[in-house]
Amino acid sequence: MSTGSFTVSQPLNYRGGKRVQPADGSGTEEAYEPATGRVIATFQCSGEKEVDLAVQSAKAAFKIWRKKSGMERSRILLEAARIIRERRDEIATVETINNGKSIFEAGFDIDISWQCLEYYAGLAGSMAGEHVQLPGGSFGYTIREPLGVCVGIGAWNYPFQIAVWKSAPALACGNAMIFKPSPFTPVSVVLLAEIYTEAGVPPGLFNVVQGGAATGQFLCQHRDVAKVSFTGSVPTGKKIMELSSQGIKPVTLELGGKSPLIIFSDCDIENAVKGAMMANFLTQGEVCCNGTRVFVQREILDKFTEEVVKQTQKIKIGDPLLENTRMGPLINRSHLQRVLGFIEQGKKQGAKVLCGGDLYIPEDPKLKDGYYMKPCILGNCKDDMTCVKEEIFGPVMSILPFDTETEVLERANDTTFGLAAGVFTKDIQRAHRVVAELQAGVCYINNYNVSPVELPFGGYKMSGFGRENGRVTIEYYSQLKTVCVEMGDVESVF
Ligand SMILES: NC(=O)C1=CN([C@@H]2O[C@H](COP(=O)(O)OP(=O)(O)OC[C@H]3O[C@@H](n4cnc5c(N)ncnc54)[C@H](O)[C@@H]3O)[C@@H](O)[C@H]2O)C=CC1
Ligand SMILES: NCCCC(=O)O
Repeated sequence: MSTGSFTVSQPLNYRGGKRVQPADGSGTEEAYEPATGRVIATFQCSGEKEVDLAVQSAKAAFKIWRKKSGMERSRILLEAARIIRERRDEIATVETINNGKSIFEAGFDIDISWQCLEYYAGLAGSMAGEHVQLPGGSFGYTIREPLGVCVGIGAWNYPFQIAVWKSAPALACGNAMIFKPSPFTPVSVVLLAEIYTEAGVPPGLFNVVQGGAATGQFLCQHRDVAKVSFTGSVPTGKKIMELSSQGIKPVTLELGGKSPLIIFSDCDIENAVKGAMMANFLTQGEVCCNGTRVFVQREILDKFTEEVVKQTQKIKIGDPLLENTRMGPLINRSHLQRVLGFIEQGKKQGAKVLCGGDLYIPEDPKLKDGYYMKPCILGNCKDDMTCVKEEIFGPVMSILPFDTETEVLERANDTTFGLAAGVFTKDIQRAHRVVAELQAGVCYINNYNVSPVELPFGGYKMSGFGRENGRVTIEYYSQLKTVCVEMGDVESVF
């Protein structure tokens, strides 16, 4: 498949084990190919009736799925992982077309997705409660039970991977899920739904409803929804929490960030440069955990800056479906303008553009309406500049010099966000001392933005709560039932 040729004509909702047109709607949306600016799909946003049909379908499937043993669920999830592995290139291609990230990166996202399914399939068979001995031969035990119908609401930067990070643990625990992707990226999650069906989940166990805020609200407010897991911005996260609180529904919130990356003068500079680029330029910088505030110790500021600028200028921008491209277009025109706006404001506040920061027009005429920009590095930054304080969600790195460990820790933590942080140093004691002080849910030592599915992922402070990945996520998709068994007579106080 080549850029400029893909369109979707099939329905994008998925209910009861097949693609369906929504029963009712609240407006129409268009999805784009960011590389060309072409419309690739037009779809109706699901209304209250469609949301209810999806919930009823999930409830019916949940009755079957919850009765299966962990091993039975495990086999089906492993089969889904196998199909994803087999269809890796096709899914990555769809992801690239609809999101804009390079095909090289999209392939890794799909790898992380099947690995996540394998990981939770592995845990499904070992979920168990405990047995507790009580006086007089009485005893108690606990059972880890699913919650019921869970809702997943996703952002547009990792459409397929976000859907797997939510559904794999949810299904492993015995729940059903209704997923609503971002209206910007509606396409790939339906492939996941088809794969689950092919792998053998009961029809209705994983449903997809398309739409924006209104559809999301219907989902959060539905009385038969037991839990909401959300990935997106802080303002929407607040709304989701508010809506879910009406029904006392637990929520997982994976929100934004403005993470610090601290580079000490005793680091391996080559690795630190690579780390800073990994921390800023994956998926065109549209990554929640990016380390966009790059604190560099003054002794190595010039050397580090010179090298990171040189390497950034070499990033191959262009058609995201070409194997050698490393940066594709941003998600849409308004987001591109927003990112460029941050750079303009940074300049007015005294930041210096060291490279990039302007539009990129590819030579290929079919890409002329795409949303490309050159990755940007800002020097002469100060902590109170807007570009340093706010999440830009684009390829913009801010370099901030520092002198001492105490000073940099205070500055690194001076943010309302707390998703991730990184440190580059060869001093192992310093690395752990610094990490112990960082207020962030995910910390990297001498690397950045790797995502092993075995490790929990999630934020501190306004970056949210709850976790994705890792063993702990089982707790966010299950509940404990305590059973108390009397082996003697009732000793009544009456
Ligand atoms: N911590 C994490 O794991 C991640 C966080 N993000 C954050 O997401 C943001 C970018 O993603 P966007 O899609 O622009 O975020 P967004 O908050 O605008 O939308 C996210 C999702 O929420 C839905 N939504 C919007 N209003 C809603 C409402 N009132 N009720 C229910 N659903 C609603 C949207 O349709 C979309 O599916 C950034 O702030 C980024 O940092 C993105 C990816 C990962
Ligand atoms: N691979 C990390 C994904 C984080 C995010 O969803 O933005």
